[in-house]
Amino acid sequence: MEVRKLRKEFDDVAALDCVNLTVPEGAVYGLVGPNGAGKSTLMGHLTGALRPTGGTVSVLGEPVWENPAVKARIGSVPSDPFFFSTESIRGMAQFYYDVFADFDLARFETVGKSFDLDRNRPLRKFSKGMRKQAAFWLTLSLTPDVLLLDEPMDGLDPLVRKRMWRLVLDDVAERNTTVLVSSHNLRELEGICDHMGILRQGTMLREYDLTRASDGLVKVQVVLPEGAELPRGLWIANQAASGRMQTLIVHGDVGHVREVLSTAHPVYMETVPLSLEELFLYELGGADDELKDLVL
Ligand SMILES: Nc1ncnc2c1ncn2[C@@H]1O[C@H](COP(=O)(O)OP(=O)(O)OP(=O)(O)O)[C@@H](O)[C@H]1O
Repeated sequence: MEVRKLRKEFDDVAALDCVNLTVPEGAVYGLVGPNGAGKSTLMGHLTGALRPTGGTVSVLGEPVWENPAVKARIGSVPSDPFFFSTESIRGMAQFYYDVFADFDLARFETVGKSFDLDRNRPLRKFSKGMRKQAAFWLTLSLTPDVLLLDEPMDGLDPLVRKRMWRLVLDDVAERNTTVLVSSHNLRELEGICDHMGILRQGTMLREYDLTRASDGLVKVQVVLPEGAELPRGLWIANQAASGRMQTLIVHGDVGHVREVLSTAHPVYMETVPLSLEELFLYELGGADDELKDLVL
């Protein structure tokens, strides 16, 4: 998925302004941002439901707007899924089968094993979480190449969340599906996403490739000899101590940080992975209240 300089105006108000987004094939990309940041609007463009005011939106190498061939390869679980009011899961599956060439009945049965839902009951009688699960079931049965998930775990209990993530990640592993998932919850995305973008007030603050060592931030735990002090020459973003063990978050690359610390002859030194929360808090300055609200 590739978005360049996307602008969207609603009634002369810009919901998105100059947004760039790059989601490589087979990636699981987390899109985070506060309420009203523009996440759903961006996703609406990627499904082809919204027409850009300016800029370009491409999926699988082609513009999405008015492009049925590309749209047929996109599966979407919106934050509030739509079903025909009288239909059951079985009825919706029949509708999907009739309308979408790639709806796979065998897959519908296989994926269905992960759901504890009555396929004959009208969907309007389902709870919010059950409707969300039904949307997952039907969408995954479309065998999409691109999966768009707008706050997908909202309203799902922890066990079901785990099962849904398993389904999505299995799909990525087996079919190299490309996934874009929006969420308010960084902890939920931790360990799942390999790319990440922060959207705020209609602009993309920054995109991260989490598969690479965190550009420029290192977390290191170190125990120095009795009475020794931290050497000079470290740009420390955060420092915490538990007994003699110090946990440092330091700007710079791993090699340089370890080299400087080694001059103090540490008794113990280990670099540990940064959590997403730490990465965002320290890389984006740490003093930004809105971002703190977003990640904590
Ligand atoms: N159809 C619309 N008409 C007018 N304004 C809209 C419309 N859809 C969205 N907006 C505005 O665009 C901005 C972005 O909204 P959007 O729903 O994309 O945000 P979001 O990041 O998904 O928020 P949330 O996390 O609360 O779901 C908001 O200011 C919203 O009021």
